[in-house]
Amino acid sequence: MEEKEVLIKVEGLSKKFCKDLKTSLWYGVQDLVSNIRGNKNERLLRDKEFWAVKDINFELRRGECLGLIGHNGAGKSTLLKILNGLINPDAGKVTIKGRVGALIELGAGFNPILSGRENIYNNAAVLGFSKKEIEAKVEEIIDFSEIREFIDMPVQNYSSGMKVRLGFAIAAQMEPDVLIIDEVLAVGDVGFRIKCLNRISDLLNNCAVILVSHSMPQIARICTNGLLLHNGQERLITNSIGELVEQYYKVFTDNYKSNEINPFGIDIYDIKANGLDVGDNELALNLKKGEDLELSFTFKCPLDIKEFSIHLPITDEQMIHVALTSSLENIGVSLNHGDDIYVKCKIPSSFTNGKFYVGITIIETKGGPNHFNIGKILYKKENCFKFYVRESPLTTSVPIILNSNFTVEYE
Ligand SMILES: Nc1ncnc2c1ncn2[C@@H]1O[C@H](COP(=O)(O)OP(=O)(O)OP(=O)(O)O)[C@@H](O)[C@H]1O
Repeated sequence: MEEKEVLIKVEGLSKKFCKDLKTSLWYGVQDLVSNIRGNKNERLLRDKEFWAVKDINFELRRGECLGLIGHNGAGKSTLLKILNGLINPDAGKVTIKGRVGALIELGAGFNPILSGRENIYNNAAVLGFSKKEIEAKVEEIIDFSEIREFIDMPVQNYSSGMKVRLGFAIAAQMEPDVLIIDEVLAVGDVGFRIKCLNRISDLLNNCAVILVSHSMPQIARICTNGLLLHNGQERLITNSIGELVEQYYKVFTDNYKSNEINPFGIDIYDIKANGLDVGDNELALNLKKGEDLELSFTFKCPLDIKEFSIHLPITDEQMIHVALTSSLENIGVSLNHGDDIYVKCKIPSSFTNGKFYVGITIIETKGGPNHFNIGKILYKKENCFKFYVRESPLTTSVPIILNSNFTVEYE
C-alpha cells in the first residue's frame, strides 16, 4: 500500500524551562545578549533549568492519529504548544504541512469579551479562512457545538464545557490538515466526547491528528500510533497501542491499596490463586494463554446469617470495574456463627493482555437468584488478588473477550 504524505516532522525538538521566575528573567537577558553575539548554547542547562521536552523525533502522516501520553508534567502540553507555534523550541525543528486546527488550553484563543459567534470569525480568520469561507461554515460550527442558544453571549460567561464545545467545533469543522487536541476534551460531557471522537475518526480520512489523553481506552480506540513521554523524553514511540498502554501503566507504581469494609470483623484467610498462596497480596499471578483463574479462600462467619452471596468484582489498571462474578446460586445456604466457609471460584480465561485486580464482597442476600435483595455488607475489599495476563491470543483495547459460537459459511 502506498504510504500517505508526511504532514508533521519533528526533529531533535527540545525545550527547557527555569524553575525560578527571577533567574528565568535574568537568563532571558543573558540569552538576548548571546543571541546578538551569536554564541548561544541552547543545549546546555544552567542552574535551576530543566528539560520540559528533550530530543523528540517523530513523523506523522495523513490518516494517522498519534496518542501523546505520559504522567502529569511529562511535557505533553509543552510539545503541543511548540507544534502549534505558541512557544519556540530551544533546539530542533518542526515541519508541518497544511492548515493546523488546535485545541490546547481551555479558552485560549478566545477573546472573552466577544461573543461565541464573533470568536468563530476571529479564530477561523487566524486559521487563514476568508470571510466568505467562514460564512459558509459558521452555521455548521454552531450546530456542531450545540450551543446555538448562547452563541451571541460573551465567551467569558461560558461554562468550561461550552468553551470546549466551541473550540472543538471551530478546530474540527474548518477541515484542518493537522488537528492537535490536548486533554481539554475531558471537560465535555459524555455525549459531546463521543461526538468529538466520531468526528476525529471522520477527519482521519484526510488529516493527521495528535491527541493527548490520560484515558487509555480513548487512546486505544482512536490512535494508530503512540508516543509515551517521561520527564520530557521519548520513552516509547510505537504503532502497537497495546504495548504503549502497557508501558504507560508501568510508569506508575502499583499503589492501588483498597480500604476494607469489615463491620463484623470477618477473618479471611488461606487466599490462593491457582494453588499459590496470595498472602498479603504480594503475589501476582501470571496467567498464560488460555489458562483459567482459580481463586479460593476461607472465612469465618462472625454471626448467624440466613442467606448470603459472594461477589468477586474485577478491576482493570485504571480502577474501572470490567467484570463481576457472583455466587448468587448460593442463596439459601445459611451460615452459623463460627462456621468456616471455604470458597472456590473458577473464572474462565477470557481476559486480554493486562493487569487485573479481583476484590471480595460478601453480602447478606435475601430472595432467589432472579429477585434478590441486598442486605448487610458483611465484607468488602476491592484488591485481594492481582493477576497479569500475558500472551493472550488477542490484544485489543477491550479487557474481556466473550466466548461465542460463530458459523461462517459460503452461500
Ligand atoms: N512557562 C513555563 N515555565 C516554567 N515551567 C513550565 C512552563 N510551562 C510548563 N512548565 C513545566 O514543564 C513541565 C512540563 O509541563 P507540561 O504542561 O508540558 O506537562 P504535561 O505533560 O502536559 O502535564 P499534564 O498531564 O499535567 O497536563 C512541567 O514541569 C511544568 O511545570
